[in-house]
Amino acid sequence: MEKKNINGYTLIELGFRPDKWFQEAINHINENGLSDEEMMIYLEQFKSDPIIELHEKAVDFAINIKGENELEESNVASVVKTMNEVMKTPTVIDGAIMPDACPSGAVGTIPVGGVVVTENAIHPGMHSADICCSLMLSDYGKVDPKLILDAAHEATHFGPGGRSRDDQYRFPKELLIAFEENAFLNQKFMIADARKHLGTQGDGNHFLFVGTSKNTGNTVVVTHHGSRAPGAKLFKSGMKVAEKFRRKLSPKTLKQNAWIPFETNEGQEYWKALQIIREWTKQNHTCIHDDIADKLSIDVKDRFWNEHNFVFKEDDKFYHAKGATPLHKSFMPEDSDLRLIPLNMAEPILVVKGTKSDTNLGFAPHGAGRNLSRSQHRKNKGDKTIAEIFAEETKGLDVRFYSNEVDITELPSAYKDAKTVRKQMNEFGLGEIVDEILPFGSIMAGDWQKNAPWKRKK
Ligand SMILES: Nc1nc2c(ncn2[C@@H]2O[C@H](COP(=O)(O)O)[C@@H](O)[C@H]2O)c(=O)[nH]1
Ligand SMILES: [Mn+2]
Repeated sequence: MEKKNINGYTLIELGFRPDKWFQEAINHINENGLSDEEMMIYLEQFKSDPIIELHEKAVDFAINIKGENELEESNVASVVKTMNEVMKTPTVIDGAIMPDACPSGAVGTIPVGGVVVTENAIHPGMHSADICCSLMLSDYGKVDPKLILDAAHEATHFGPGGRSRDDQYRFPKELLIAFEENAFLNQKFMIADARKHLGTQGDGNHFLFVGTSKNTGNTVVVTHHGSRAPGAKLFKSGMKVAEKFRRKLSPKTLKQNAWIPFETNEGQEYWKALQIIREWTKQNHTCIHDDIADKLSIDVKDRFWNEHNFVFKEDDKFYHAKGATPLHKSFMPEDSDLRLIPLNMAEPILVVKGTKSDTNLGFAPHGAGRNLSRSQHRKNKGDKTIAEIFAEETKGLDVRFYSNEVDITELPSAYKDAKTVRKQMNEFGLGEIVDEILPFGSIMAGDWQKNAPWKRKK
């Protein structure tokens, strides 16, 4: 039999992309002396979808933010720059930025306060690593807020890691079954984390806030946290799968904007995993709120919640929100139409309602956003002691740090001016404020690093 002698270049000239199968195919064709016609029939099986190119021009997006001083103007310019790269991603059809937007990661990464709409594609990098970071409010009626804060302090758990075995909340059977039935979540370590992390709030700017409703005078608790280790692990697996598709389908797409096509098995399973993690996160808030009521033998009069890091589906469109509050009813069809927007520990938490427009795309801001990076904020405090800064910024409030170490990067001055955010919400049509939760006090993780066991002198 005549020995053919093709090589990798032959396959590339025929329009194939270099891949793992190349060597095996070259050997098969050469050793069997395939004719040109036979070779083309054999190569049929390796034909792949054509490469999907980036949009030549960034898709337009709505800018619902205005810089009101030099620092804010430079922040807006950086946010617009990064969005312009994100909007070149081939699946993207629309987008928006909110008044609390700030860059997060390399240029071309969706900013915090960003909304990106895609067609038939889920982009794990666009809902952020803290999948389903969310807020829940429970109304306990006319109860002394100090009693609620004390009970909450006993009930909650902040800091890295999870709860010890004797301190865990019950992991609902339905959730366990859902984890076990999902290809992304059915992992021993994932289920172990889902048990241990239930009823935990983590660290950073996650908080438990006690306040009073301006409308009713009732005492309420608002918690802010996400999906903890189970969500972080799902994000990691999602990014890995998306990267496999990116290499095959669209190598010019930035790594952070890789996507999982919704119609594939992986896409269907990832979508289901996101919904299960959402349920887990809701339970993560609920068990703390219920425990507070149990500790005081009181009832919960009202409860609602919303996530601000998630993907919402409408027909074949996927609305990715990284730090944006979903206003649109169909994004959360089974929940109340009230949404929560925190600003900082000394400002009221806003209770908001709203509808979709061409410019808000169904979203509102998710907070005030940071003014400066954490390290810059620390430097700006000059010679003042931590105790002085803390006293100044939390006057009249009962603010506690679970680790007993104040984290000054979480005090009100770390965040943008709340008035500006409220003004821009009004100016850009980003929801209507229907109530405000006036602050009484709050609990946050605090500075865990400061007295971490590995730093303590023996
Ligand atoms: N009421 C409080 N709001 C706070 C506090 N710390 C931060 N924040 C606000 O939350 C948003 C959301 O932050 P993210 O982690 O989800 O991006 C942030 O922009 C602040 O405006 C607090 O202690 N109490
Ligand atoms: Mn959050």
